[in-house]
Amino acid sequence: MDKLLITGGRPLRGEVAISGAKNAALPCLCAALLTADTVTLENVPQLNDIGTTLKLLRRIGVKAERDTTDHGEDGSSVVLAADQVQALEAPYELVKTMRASILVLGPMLARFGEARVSLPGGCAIGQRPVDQHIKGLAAMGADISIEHGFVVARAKRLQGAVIRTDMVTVTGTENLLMAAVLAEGRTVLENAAREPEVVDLAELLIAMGARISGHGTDRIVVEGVQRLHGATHRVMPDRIEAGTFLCAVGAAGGEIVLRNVAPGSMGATLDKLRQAGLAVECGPDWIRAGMPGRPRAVDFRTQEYPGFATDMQAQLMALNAIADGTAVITETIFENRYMHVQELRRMGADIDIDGHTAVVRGVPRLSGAAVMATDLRASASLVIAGLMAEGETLVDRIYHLDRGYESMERKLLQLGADIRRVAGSWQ
Ligand SMILES: CC(=O)N[C@H]1[C@@H](OP(=O)(O)OP(=O)(O)OC[C@H]2O[C@@H](n3ccc(=O)[nH]c3=O)[C@H](O)[C@@H]2O)O[C@H](CO)[C@@H](O)[C@@H]1O
Ligand SMILES: C=C(OP(=O)(O)O)C(=O)O
Repeated sequence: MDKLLITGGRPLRGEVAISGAKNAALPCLCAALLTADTVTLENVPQLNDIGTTLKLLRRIGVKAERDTTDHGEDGSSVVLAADQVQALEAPYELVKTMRASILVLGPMLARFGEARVSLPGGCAIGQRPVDQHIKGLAAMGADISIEHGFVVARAKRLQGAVIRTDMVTVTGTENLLMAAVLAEGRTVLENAAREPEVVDLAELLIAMGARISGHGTDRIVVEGVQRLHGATHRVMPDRIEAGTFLCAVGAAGGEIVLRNVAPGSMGATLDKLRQAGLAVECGPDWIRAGMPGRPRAVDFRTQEYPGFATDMQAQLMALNAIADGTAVITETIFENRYMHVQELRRMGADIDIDGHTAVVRGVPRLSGAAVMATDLRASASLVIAGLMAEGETLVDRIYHLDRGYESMERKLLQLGADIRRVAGSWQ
């Protein structure tokens, strides 16, 4: 099992290109199931989750190929054609590591009238049921049940419906949106997720001929059509990867420029980092950020978009660990998303947890230690902690990191960090 070895204390300097968004690319890949024509996605990041999704789509019968660069390496475009789908099933071995695999359910059911999808895995940050996906599809007329760990669904043709989810759910909104585009009649999704990744998916679906309005608000209206056609779509930049690099420079010091970013999708993160003392300047697709001194502690609570993203909580907590003052952090989206706290404590952080609230009393410095990554963003927070800690930090179980960050250590090296990947046997 690979680990990351980081020697802390080096400020970050230079430029880095941000990859396409994992959480937008995943639903867009699944949307290719909605048509027999070719769908081309550009700016698709090279991540384990994307690889797993491509495997899953191929198992279903979708042709899915990445382009190659002039140097013979994998490129960032993926061409998909779901013209010979054979197996309307998503098996456990491909679904267990990845939450987003549930996103094949809506499209398969809408286009083929049946689907059998193993209940998904993903980051172990809470219970993460899919009851709202199921409730929504049932409201559209699907006959749907859980059998032997699989969601099994059938429908002649889905019927438009008014669906109000009990809570805001990102993949729930995406699944129901993909089901609604081929349903008969009008579907209204109330309490819909407003996340930019939902908007990105809606833009792809519209390019494929779907009739959607209200995406980006909490009420999405879909007029179902008989069929969709092919399209080419560029996946939005990863706002969480960009935010992670901003937390890294905030914690380690220095000045960096991020290219291929969408600052408009990062309002809450930028606000909090500015409060922490990060000097930030934004252009249409770039961000320049520098940290002149020690960060200031910032309180925050995670919320649905446009609030502060839960996927940024661990990284901003790492920055708060060495900030001047005390920060109160409240996690409102997931019930078990403080797994990084005990590892940060091993590095000298002073953090108490009481239910959904974490109190972080900033210490002047952290000290390097061997730590264990427990989920994707927890891993990123430990890397940030390692960059600013005194001495060596060894982050174990970085397969979590590889699920969602493209070449993180290469990008950090480019910014001057002392970081390298080591094979599992390193002591
Ligand atoms: C692949 C992807 O895009 N993952 C993101 C997506 O996850 P995901 O879509 O799984 O997260 P949701 O928005 O669905 O979850 C929000 C809350 O609703 C609950 N819930 C959700 C659905 C449901 O049927 N029943 C239910 O109870 C969840 O347990 C959670 O407490 O949004 C999360 C919240 O921004 C992010 O942290 C994840 O990175
Ligand atoms: C929680 C995340 O991913 P997933 O929903 O795929 O587990 C994440 O991207 O932070």
